[in-house]
Amino acid sequence: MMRTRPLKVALLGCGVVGSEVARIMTTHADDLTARIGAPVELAGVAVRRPDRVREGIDPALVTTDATALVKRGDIDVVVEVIGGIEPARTLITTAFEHGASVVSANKALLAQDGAALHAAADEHGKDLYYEAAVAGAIPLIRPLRESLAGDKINRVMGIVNGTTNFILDKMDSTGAGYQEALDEATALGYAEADPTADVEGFDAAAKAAILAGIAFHTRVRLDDVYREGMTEVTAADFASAKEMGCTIKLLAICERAADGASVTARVHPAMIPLSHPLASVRGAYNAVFVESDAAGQLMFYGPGAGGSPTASAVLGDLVAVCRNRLSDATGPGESAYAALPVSPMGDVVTRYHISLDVADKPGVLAQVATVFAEHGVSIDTVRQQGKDGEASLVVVTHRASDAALTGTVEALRKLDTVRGVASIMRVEGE
Ligand SMILES: NC(=O)c1ccc[n+]([C@@H]2O[C@H](COP(=O)([O-])OP(=O)(O)OC[C@H]3O[C@@H](n4cnc5c(N)ncnc54)[C@H](O)[C@@H]3O)[C@@H](O)[C@H]2O)c1
Ligand SMILES: N[C@@H](CCO)C(=O)O
Ligand code: NA
Repeated sequence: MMRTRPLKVALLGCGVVGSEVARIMTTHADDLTARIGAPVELAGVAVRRPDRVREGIDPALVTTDATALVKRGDIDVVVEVIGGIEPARTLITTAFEHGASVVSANKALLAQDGAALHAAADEHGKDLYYEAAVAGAIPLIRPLRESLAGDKINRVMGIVNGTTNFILDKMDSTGAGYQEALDEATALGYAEADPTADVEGFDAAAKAAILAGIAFHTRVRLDDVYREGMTEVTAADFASAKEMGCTIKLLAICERAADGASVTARVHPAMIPLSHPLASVRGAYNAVFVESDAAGQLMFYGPGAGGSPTASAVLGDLVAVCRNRLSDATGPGESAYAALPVSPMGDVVTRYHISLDVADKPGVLAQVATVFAEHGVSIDTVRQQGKDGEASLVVVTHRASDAALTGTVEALRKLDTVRGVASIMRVEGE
C-alpha cells in the first residue's frame, strides 16, 4: 500500500556527487516513489557556498548549517557526500542520534572509523549504507555483504581507483612516462588538482580496508593496509612487463591466508598477465575480481567514479534504506564476528620481478643466484642483457614471502657486482 507522507532526505554536500543525487531524485521521483512505496522528498541541502546557483534545487532548501539540518528530527535519511573526516563524522553520528539513517560515499571516513559509525547506527537502530564508497557505481558492497553471505570469500583483488588506472593505461598504450600521463589525466579532469590520495594509493587503501572487512567478517582499518603508490612506475617497467606478456595495474588485494587463520590487505602496483580479466580494464574504469569457495571466480566491472555513476550507487542505497524505514527494519550492519588477525606485509606470499644492474663478468649470475637460494627464494626465470661491461639482469621468482624477498634484496645490494636494484615489482594473477 502506498504511503502518502513522504520520507524526508537531507543532502549534505552538493558537489560532483551531491548535485547528481539531487538531480536524479527529481527526475526519477515517480519511479522512486513506486519502488519505495512512499514519496521521497528533498527536505534540505547543506552547502558551503549558498550563493552558487544550483539548477533544479529550490533555494529555500539550501542551508549552510548542516548541524541544524541533521538535528531537525523529521529527517528520515541523511545523505553525506561532503567527504573527509570532519565534520562528516560528527554529522553522521548526530544524524543517528536524531533518528535518521545514513547513506554515505565517504571511503576515507569509513576506512578509518567504520566500526564506531556502525556501532552508533546499531545503538540507535538505524542504517548505515555506503555502496558508493567503493568502486562508485559498481555493485560490490551489497553483493559481498548479502548475495555472497552464504559463501566463504578467500580473495578480493581489484582495480579500485580510476585516476591511477587511467594513468597506467596511458603509459602502457603510448609509452608515456608517469608525469606526462598524469598531466593528461589532470587536463581531462580525471585527476584532482592534488592527486596525492589517488597516486600514492591512499584512496585505494581505504577501499581495500572496507572490502577486506566485509569479505572476511573482520575489522580492517586503513592503518592495517600495506600501501605503495604508483609514482615510481616507469616506462622501462612497462617494457619489462610487455616482454613477460604482462601489463601493470595498481591493485588492491585482500586475501585470506592459506591456513585460514589470518588475512592481509595491500595496495601496490603489480604486473598481471594480459590473459587475466583485470588486464583488459582500460581508462578510468574499475573492476574487482572475487574468489570464493562455492561461487568460484566472479568479476564486477564498471565506472568507479564520476558524479552520475556514484550517484547511482547512492540512490540505490537510498531506496534500500527508505524501504527499511517503511517496514520498521534495518539492513545488515557490521559483521566482524570472525575477528581474524591482519598479518603484516612480510607474511604475504607472491611472485616478484626484479631488475638488477650488474657487472658483466664471470660468476656474477652464480653469485646472484646464491643469494636468492640462501633466502629460500626460488628463481623461475633469469634474463640477461649485456651492454659495455655492465648487464641488466631480470629475475622472476616463484612464490615467496615478502619478508624473504626483502632479505634477498638487502643482501643483493651488498654485493660489489650488483650496481643497483632498478626495480622490484610483484607479479599477481597467475
Ligand atoms: N567524485 C567521485 O567520483 C566520487 C566517487 C566515489 C565516492 N566519492 C565520494 O563522495 C564524496 C563527495 O565527493 P565529490 O566528488 O562530490 O566532492 P566535491 O568536493 O565535489 O563535493 C563536496 C561538497 O561538499 C561541500 N562541503 C564541504 N564541507 C561542507 C560542509 N561542512 N557543509 C556543507 N557542504 C560542505 C563542498 O563545498 C563541496 O561542494 C567524497 O566522500 C568522495 O570520496 C566521490
Ligand atoms: N579519485 C577516485 C574517485 C572514486 O573514488 C578515483 O579516481 O577512482
Ligand atoms: Na560501489
